Amino acid sequence: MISPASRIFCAVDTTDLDAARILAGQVAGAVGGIKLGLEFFVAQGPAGVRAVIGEDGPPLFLDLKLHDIPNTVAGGVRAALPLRPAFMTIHSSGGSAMMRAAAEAASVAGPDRPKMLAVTVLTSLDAADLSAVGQDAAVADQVKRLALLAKESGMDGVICSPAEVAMLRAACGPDFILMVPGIRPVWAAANDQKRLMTPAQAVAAGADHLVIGRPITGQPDPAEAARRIAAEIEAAETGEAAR
Ligand SMILES: O=C(O)c1cc(=O)[nH]c(=O)n1[C@@H]1O[C@H](COP(=O)(O)O)[C@@H](O)[C@H]1O
Repeated sequence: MISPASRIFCAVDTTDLDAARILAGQVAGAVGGIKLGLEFFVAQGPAGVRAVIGEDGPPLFLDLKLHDIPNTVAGGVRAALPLRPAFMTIHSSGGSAMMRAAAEAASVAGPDRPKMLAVTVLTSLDAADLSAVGQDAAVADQVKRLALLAKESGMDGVICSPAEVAMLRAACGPDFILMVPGIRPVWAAANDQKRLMTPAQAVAAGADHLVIGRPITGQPDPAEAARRIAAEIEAAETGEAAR
């Protein structure tokens, strides 16, 4: 079984190479991997990713949230393969052909290919935000629809909010990866996240991995924050009440 710390991907959201390297070093061993996303990648590119992760570094979650025509997304996935990401993201709202093209592009890397995750409805959005862009379905219905489409289209899993984890675990089966941001321990600020839960609640609902940024990176001792979160996950897994 996966260890509590291995469930945590620490979101290193910064443009600063030294800050990213320091953070990755601080949380090494206390988390399962490092997520580098748009903010870092736009500023530092593939060389920056290599500098943070190194040759034998922690698993890389390369969160570029690709969304374009199928040919372009496939090209983006292929271009990322030399970085050997464990996980990559694309937007499910790009449609089935786009997701299939991305999955096919990733498969070129063979058994070490990145697991492809499709973003459903961002955790910063609520029903009013969806309605404003012309989507009047309930948030959970829209997430389920996109997750089932992602599964049919060859994705290994999805990014979803903790609020949808139990529903998606039932709808998509035990092997479909649920990578879950919008995680806030009771001691952390919500910031811009709207559909959120504690680490213990998300894991109890069936999340495989938790994406956690500011509750770790914004603390004076990031490794200690990560260990505290792992302890909370462990307590949830063993059925003990988290302190
Ligand atoms: O794909 C993601 O990782 C993602 C999807 C989503 O719906 N919501 C979301 O917050 N994220 C990412 O998860 C991380 C959450 O960071 P914190 O809010 O600081 O914990 C950020 O890097 C976001 O880009």
